[in-house]
Amino acid sequence: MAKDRAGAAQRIGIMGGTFDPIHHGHLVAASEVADRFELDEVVFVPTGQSYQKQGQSAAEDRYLMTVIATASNPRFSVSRVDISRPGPTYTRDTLTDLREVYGKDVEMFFITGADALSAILTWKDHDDLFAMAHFVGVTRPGFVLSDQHLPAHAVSLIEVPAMAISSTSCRERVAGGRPVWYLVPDGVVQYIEKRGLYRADAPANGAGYR
Ligand SMILES: Nc1ncnc2c1ncn2[C@@H]1O[C@H](COP(=O)(O)OP(=O)(O)OP(=O)(O)O)[C@@H](O)[C@H]1O
Ligand SMILES: O=C(O)c1ccc[n+]([C@@H]2O[C@H](COP(=O)([O-])O)[C@@H](O)[C@H]2O)c1
Repeated sequence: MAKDRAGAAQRIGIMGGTFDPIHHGHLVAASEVADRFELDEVVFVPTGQSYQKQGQSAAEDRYLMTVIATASNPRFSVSRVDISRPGPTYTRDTLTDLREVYGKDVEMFFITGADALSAILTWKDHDDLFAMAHFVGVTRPGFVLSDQHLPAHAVSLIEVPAMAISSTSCRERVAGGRPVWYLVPDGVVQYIEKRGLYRADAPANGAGYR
């Protein structure tokens, strides 16, 4: 299909996540959605505080790993909107802040894995979200991708290459002294090692950034 969108509104993908650490499942999902929806840019947005998760590494470590992982792709960028905002991270605020940054004319596509999509009715002000952006749900091994609980036409569902990788399994591997090579980008492997993240014997996960 020809991808000549000259004169059309800019299309921005938003890939929100805790990214603790960012892995190839996130990157493949973003790349696939960018291709399918002809996105001009995908903005990765590390959370400030993922209030539905137990503990997480310092935001600055998660932000820097996201920058390292996306640096080689000219269409990928990273936003600090969520880590700059105090308190728990709500997608309602993420979309409001990015609308401010990118302007009223851009089309925004919020990318979620099947697990996140299935939990969306637990998100703050979820009724408002579907008017703020188009949601794109992507397949993820081990989870059922469905929009049956969501308003009609609110979400597009797409299949992406299966990447059976989670941040949890990456953290567990590092803690157990096993490799994460090829599960996360090389620079992220090196960053994890340099900062001593996820190690079972680490006194404070990523000390130096709080
Ligand atoms: N392997 C994957 N395939 C497709 N989507 C994914 C994959 N991993 C994560 N995602 C999606 O990326 C977004 C951010 O995910 P997150 O940073 O929480 O990673 P995670 O691997 O689910 O982390 P954790 O294991 O710590 O819960 C969510 O929408 C999630 O559904
Ligand atoms: O808005 C909410 O209440 C909400 C609750 C849970 C998760 N989210 C968003 O969903 C995205 C993925 O989150 P997570 O926890 O799976 O890393 C990220 O952008 C979060 O800010 C949003």
